[in-house]
Amino acid sequence: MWQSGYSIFRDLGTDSYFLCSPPGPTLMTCDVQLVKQVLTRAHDFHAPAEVFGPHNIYGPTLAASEGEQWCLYRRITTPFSNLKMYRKSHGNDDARVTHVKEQLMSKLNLRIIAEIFYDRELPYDADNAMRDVAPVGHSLTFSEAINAVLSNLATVFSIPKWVLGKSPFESHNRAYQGFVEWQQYMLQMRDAVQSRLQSAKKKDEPYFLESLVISSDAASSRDGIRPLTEAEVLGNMFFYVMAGFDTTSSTLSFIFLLLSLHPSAQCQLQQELDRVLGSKAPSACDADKDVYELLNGYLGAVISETLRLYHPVAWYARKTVRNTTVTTASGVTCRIPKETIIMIDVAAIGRHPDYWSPSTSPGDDNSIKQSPARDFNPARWLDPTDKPAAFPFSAGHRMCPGNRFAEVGMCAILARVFSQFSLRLEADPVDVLEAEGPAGRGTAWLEERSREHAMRALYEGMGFGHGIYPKVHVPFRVVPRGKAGWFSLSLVPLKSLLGLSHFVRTSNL
Ligand code: HEM
Repeated sequence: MWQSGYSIFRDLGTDSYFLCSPPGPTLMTCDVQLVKQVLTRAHDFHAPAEVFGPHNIYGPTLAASEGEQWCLYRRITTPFSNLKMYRKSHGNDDARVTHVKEQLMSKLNLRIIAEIFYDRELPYDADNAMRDVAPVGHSLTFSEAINAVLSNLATVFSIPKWVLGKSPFESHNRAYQGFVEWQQYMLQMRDAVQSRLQSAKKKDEPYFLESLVISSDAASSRDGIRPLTEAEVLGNMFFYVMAGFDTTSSTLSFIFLLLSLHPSAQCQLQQELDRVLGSKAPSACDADKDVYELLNGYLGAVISETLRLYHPVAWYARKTVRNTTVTTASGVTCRIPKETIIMIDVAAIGRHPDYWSPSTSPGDDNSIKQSPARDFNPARWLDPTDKPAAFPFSAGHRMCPGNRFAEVGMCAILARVFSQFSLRLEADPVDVLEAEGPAGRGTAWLEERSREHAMRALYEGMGFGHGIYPKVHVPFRVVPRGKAGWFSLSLVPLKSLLGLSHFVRTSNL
């Protein structure tokens, strides 16, 4: 769906169409008026449990539930505003190019989620931040275990565990090992919180995992609310990591790549950071005022524009619980039969020509013209006359409960990185030889080659798991601000970026 964007709708000449298939009718839509009704009419449209069922590998989850069960999970899990303040300083004298999604953003995000949701500080080796060592009793690290589960979710869901464990296939063993190890990590975190809660005084405002653990204890659960089972605690622990970790790390990876590709947008972001933060140290930033101002200014626009073009989820779904009608953007009333799955095509909404003006930047071949990276223009979000249509975090009662958490976390990381560093695309060594060799094609040619490579990778090089992520390697350099000359840069320590999770100071979301 992401790859085709709006093109199927354009070819069919409609913003909604039905697919009739053996499992039942499916309505595909990018009509924002219709989508608004679907998301906000909770009595007519439910979340389809069958679509989200594969998430229930450890037990029932918020996403795959409806009605009373969903209300219970949502009430217990969403007041996770009790975020802790934490910061540290790290050295910075290493140099390397690394894979932005797999090695950098996912580790960075996992650190944030582990610390804020589970009160678990992941080991950090200042001398070798990219290397993880599994703790005693584990053969996989925290990060390897969750990644092994997430990248094999369909396998873990569809094949019985006893078959997986004995299977001759390496991929099955890996999936099984990830499943078992991640369960052990979750049980250890739960047990640690359980014993701490038993010895400590009752807290007024429990954080996420404490809230789940308290709700599973029959003695401390409140009147009329049944205690959660162990499977429900583990199911929801797993789902929150899954929902928060992959989405935010993919979005940040895309932001880094898009800003490397668009130096003028990067420059505008840095000017905005200078204006709002001035010479303040990160630890002196005001979590209310500064974060609010940044999210409502150019930095927020960078996040929104990235989610418009590279939304990590690409689609979400609802199901009609009864025969119902909706009105389309063109004013036509349509009947939707009971039990219809409605696929909300976020990728097509983000590239709908009626809502967004296309880029005027040139593209010299077809695949580059297709790349949404060409249309990256955060400034469109600052135009008060333009009211863009977008539901990056959904809307209505099932709206993403992690939206503020994700925005504030991304804001902290972007502010910390871009107030001190700039990102530059890294040229392919073969192109460097050609630029500097007898043909002497020069720096401008080299610059354009790197842009083309990145632009193509940001269309053709997409990976698809639970959502989209940049799969093809697009190398960039991180250089101290003010010292950057294009392609004549010193490499800066990506390990120092790993310490950025410590900038999150969001006690008052
Ligand atoms: C860029 C980051 C994120 C994006 C784009 C995003 C987007 C979404 C979307 C589109 C949905 C589907 C809502 C629906 O079906 O209507 C969703 C659901 C959900 N998200 Fe997020 N999300 C992000 C980050 C997070 C984070 C950081 C967390 C928690 C730590 C989180 C937790 C959840 C949960 C628990 C649900 C299920 C809600 C329910 O079914 O009631 N998300 N998210």
